[in-house]
Amino acid sequence: MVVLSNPGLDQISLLGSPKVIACSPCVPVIDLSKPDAAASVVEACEEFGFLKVTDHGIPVELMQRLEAEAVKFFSLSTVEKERSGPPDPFGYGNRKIGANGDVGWLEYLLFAVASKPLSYTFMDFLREPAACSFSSALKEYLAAVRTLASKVLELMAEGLDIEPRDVISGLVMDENSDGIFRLNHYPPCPVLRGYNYGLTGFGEHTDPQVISVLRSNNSTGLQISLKDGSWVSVPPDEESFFINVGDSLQVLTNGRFRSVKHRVVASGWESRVSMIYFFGPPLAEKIAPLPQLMGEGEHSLYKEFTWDEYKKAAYKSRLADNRLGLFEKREVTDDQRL
Ligand SMILES: C=C1C[C@]23C[C@@]1(O)CC[C@H]2[C@@]12CC[C@H](O)[C@@](C)(C(=O)O1)[C@H]2[C@@H]3C(=O)O
Ligand SMILES: O=C(O)CCC(=O)C(=O)O
Ligand SMILES: [Fe+2]
Repeated sequence: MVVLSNPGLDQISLLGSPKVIACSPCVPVIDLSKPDAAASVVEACEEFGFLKVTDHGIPVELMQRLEAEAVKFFSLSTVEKERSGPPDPFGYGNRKIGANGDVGWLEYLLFAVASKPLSYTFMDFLREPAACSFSSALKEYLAAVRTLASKVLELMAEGLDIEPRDVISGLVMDENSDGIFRLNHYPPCPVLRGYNYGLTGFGEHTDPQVISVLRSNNSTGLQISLKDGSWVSVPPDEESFFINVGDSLQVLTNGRFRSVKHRVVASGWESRVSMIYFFGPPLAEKIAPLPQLMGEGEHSLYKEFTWDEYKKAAYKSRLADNRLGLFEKREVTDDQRL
């Protein structure tokens, strides 16, 4: 049993790092300029629910510009940062994740993103004239990542051989779509150094949306869970993007794509900065398997629900809960029949 003498860490769980295997070839890497990209994207979504994309056309300077603005914000005093908090659900947050008791070794900014015109939750710190460079980097970044997400979602439709090609992208590019953008900062944790343990940065969970597009600095920490339940570390790559299949896409594909369980484990040494754009559909959108994907006689594995209903249920849950479980149709066995 390891006891760390730091009052701030009391409720944050320690994870034994030796159980995790570093496994770079495990993470599928897809070069978007290659002719077989569509098929490879589908294969990765089925097997991992996770992929890394390269040759995406977004300049690394844009990612670094926003990262530098985030670092500038997170370097402000706690009092200044807390002027933009608490996250209810949008704003600045520290340690507490969501409203149901989850905690992690991080601080973050959460923005709601609207499509038309492209805009995001306005926070106190953005009023300062010095925040002008933050706003312009954020707006440019969001616009670029929207184009990338649209491309990846169209490749999915192509790989699945369904028409129209914008059947999935259209849901999250709609003017009423429900986007969220998150900037996470996992500070170094000196008391951990020397222990063979990691600290929970962001506990295990799946993302509720359709897809999430993540970029981080060159720090380790992100881990994904494979089909067999083992955890693997994702080698960092500050020039690429990582795509997570979310719960809604698992349902849209009737379970063919896998909503990936992932987490962040803080090592103690590095400062991790990640930026994630979560693509959700309009609140009133029905989340159900796409008819184009249903084979003859195939039934939906899920009860019918709207994104609004799913989101409300998700926000009442703890991070590690199996949120989709509530919406799965259970097999009715002979003994349960009347
Ligand atoms: C504990 C929670 C945090 C979260 C809302 C929830 O109740 C369950 C889902 C969590 C999650 C995970 C993906 C995204 O980071 C997020 C913004 C989202 O949409 O769902 C977070 C929520 C949050 O941090 O508020
Ligand atoms: O910070 C990261 O790298 C991942 C965080 C995450 O999974 C999330 O914010 O939903
Ligand atoms: Fe996540």
